[in-house]
Order: sequence, then structure tokens, then C-alpha cells
Amino acid sequence: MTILEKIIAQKEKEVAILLNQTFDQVSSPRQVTPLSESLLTSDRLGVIAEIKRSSPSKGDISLAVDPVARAKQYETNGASAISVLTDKTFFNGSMGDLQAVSNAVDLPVLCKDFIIHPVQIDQAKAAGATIVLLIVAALSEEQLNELFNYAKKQNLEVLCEVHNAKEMEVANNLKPNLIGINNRNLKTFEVDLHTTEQLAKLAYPGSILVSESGMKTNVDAQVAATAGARAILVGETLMRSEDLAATLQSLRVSIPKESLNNAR
Ligand SMILES: O=C(O)c1ccccc1NCC(=O)[C@H](O)[C@H](O)COP(=O)(O)O
Repeated sequence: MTILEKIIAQKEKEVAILLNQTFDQVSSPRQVTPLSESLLTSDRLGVIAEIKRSSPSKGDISLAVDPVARAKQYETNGASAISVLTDKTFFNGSMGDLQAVSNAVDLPVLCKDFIIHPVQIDQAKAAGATIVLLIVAALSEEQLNELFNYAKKQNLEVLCEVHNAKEMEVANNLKPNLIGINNRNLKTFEVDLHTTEQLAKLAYPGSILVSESGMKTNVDAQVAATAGARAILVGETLMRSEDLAATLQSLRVSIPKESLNNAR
């Protein structure tokens, strides 16, 4: 079994429990400028800054982090959005982290989880998420369509994540506002920043690209921006940074002029 298969098996158990719960029907998400809007109006690479306590590939990163304090630091230092890993079993996160962060910042908040059922979208929205992640590799095309349409109906933004050309083709059918190109292979953990360069040119032209995982330096950020990304999603590097202001500043590189003129 790959790690992704293990995670999905665990999510199926969690969904069975969630289906016995009710979540407050929030009529609309928290009022924030949508991520897609703020990225398109910026001439700098956006950073979706992640709260990541631990991970299957790296083990413990920052178990004792105060997610609220960290999210506020991200906001003060120019992050475009906050990503909160909410999975407990594999990442030591929680919906409580997401709720606390959403209450504390005025930025869009991404529920970074492995969503396989609409009830998880209800739960994420009730906890204050304004963006949900849909991972193409974790879903059938039918599930993906259903979840994408459900999230849009809830007025949530969707970050549609791909890792190869076949997944990009599936994502493109949705004409999503936001496509995340994950540089990490979720089956092997291998990280290759060339993934963004290779896949960016295959993306639906109207989509805004986010390069995810493995971003460490200003040079990595520049490669992503040159490939056409308007944002990067960064976990470990920010969680381990001892000078967040400097790290975030260095990752927020200028977007090349030719990309600024494109839809994305
Ligand atoms: O990070 C992992 O080990 C991992 C393993 C299996 C599935 C997902 C995983 N990570 C989720 C993410 O996508 C990352 O947290 C995110 O892109 C940030 O990555 P990084 O900047 O490399 O911490």
C-alpha cells in the first residue's frame, strides 16, 4: 500500500464518523479577499504559508507550534494565505488548528486535507476555511467533479492538485481557478521542482498556478515564478525558519513581466 492509499483508507473511516455529526450551516465563508483575486493583482509571487507539525516524509517538524501565533506571523510578513494541515493521524494537525487560525487572521485559509466526501467540505467550511484542496490522485473523476461542484456551491475556492500530465488533463476539464502542481510524489515522497516546469505549460490557460512542496530558497521560488506559478505553497521551510520575515521576503520574488500579462 502506498502512503496515499493508507491515508485514503483512514479518511474513509473518518468520513463514516463525520456522517453522524452535523456541522453549523455557515451561509457564506469568512469575508476575505479571495486568494485567486489577490494573486492576480500582485506582481510578486504569493506564498501560501503552511502550519505543518509533522509529515509522513519528514517525521516531526514542529509538534509544539502555536498555530495562531505562527499564522499571525505569516500574515504580518506578507503571506497571501494560510494552509492548515488538519489531518491528525499522519500530520498531527486538527480541525481545531484550522478553526483557531481562521478566527485569528484576515487571510484566506486553506483546509489542507485529503477530501473524499462532501461532509469534509462542510466540516472545513464550518471551521472557517475559505479554500479546500482536492487532490486528483486521491479521487475518481466522478468524485472530483462532485466535490469540485459541491465546494463551488458553498462559495469556497478550490485548489485542484496534480502531479503528472494525466492528472493535469483531468483537472483542466474543470477549468479551475487554482491549480496546484505538487512537486512531491505522494506515493514515493520524491520531490522534484522540475515537475512545476514540466506541467505548467500543460495547464488550462485561465488557471492560476501554485507550485507546492520542496520550496527552500529564493532560487526555487524564482524557478517556480519563471515556469508560470503565481504562488508557492510552503510548509517545512517556514516551520523551521528562525527568521520568518527574511525567509518570506526572500520567497516573494517578482513575477516575470511576460507572466503578469497572461491570464495567470
Ligand atoms: O509532506 C509529506 O510528507 C506528505 C506526504 C504524503 C502526502 C502529502 C504530504 N504533504 C502535504 C503537502 O502537500 C505539503 O505539506 C505541502 O505541499 C508543503 O510541502 P513542504 O513545503 O515541502 O513542506
